[in-house]
Amino acid sequence: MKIAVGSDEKNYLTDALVQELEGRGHELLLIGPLAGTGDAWPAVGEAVGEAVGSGRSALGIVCCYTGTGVSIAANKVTGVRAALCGDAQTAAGARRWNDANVLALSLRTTTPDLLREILDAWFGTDCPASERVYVEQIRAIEEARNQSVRSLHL
Ligand SMILES: O=C[C@H](O)[C@H](O)[C@H](O)COP(=O)(O)O
Repeated sequence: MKIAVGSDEKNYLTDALVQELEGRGHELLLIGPLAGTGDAWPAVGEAVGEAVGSGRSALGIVCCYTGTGVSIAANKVTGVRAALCGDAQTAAGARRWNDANVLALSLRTTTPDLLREILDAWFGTDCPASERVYVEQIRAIEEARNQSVRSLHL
């Protein structure tokens, strides 16, 4: 699977993340300091969101110290449902109930073991048809709000 991965900092956890994802056979699009650029969390979150929202990547993973900034930035992009996950159960829930397409991680609290548990849950869980109605409601809210912004600019 093609996955966009960005962080505002490259450290042991992002190294473990890249290694883990490559080991699982994913093709990575690295963004920000992981690709050698000095972007801060707003630009990193937006760029990963853009890769997912445009369909260039099937999923995204964003990291920053808290995980909050990159998730907020990614969620500004149409079509993105970014979820900050600090444990496996939350990651499974974000996939199952929210069809989350961007996983946000905290570099402060995520240990390498926890990272593997979160990734197992994230990749091992899909959104069943029965839950898609809610994702559709999110899509409708997003579309209506984009529409009203567009009409303001006409
Ligand atoms: O939400 C923001 C993130 O947690 C950042 O990683 C945090 O603000 C640290 O940013 P800086 O590297 O600018 O100190």
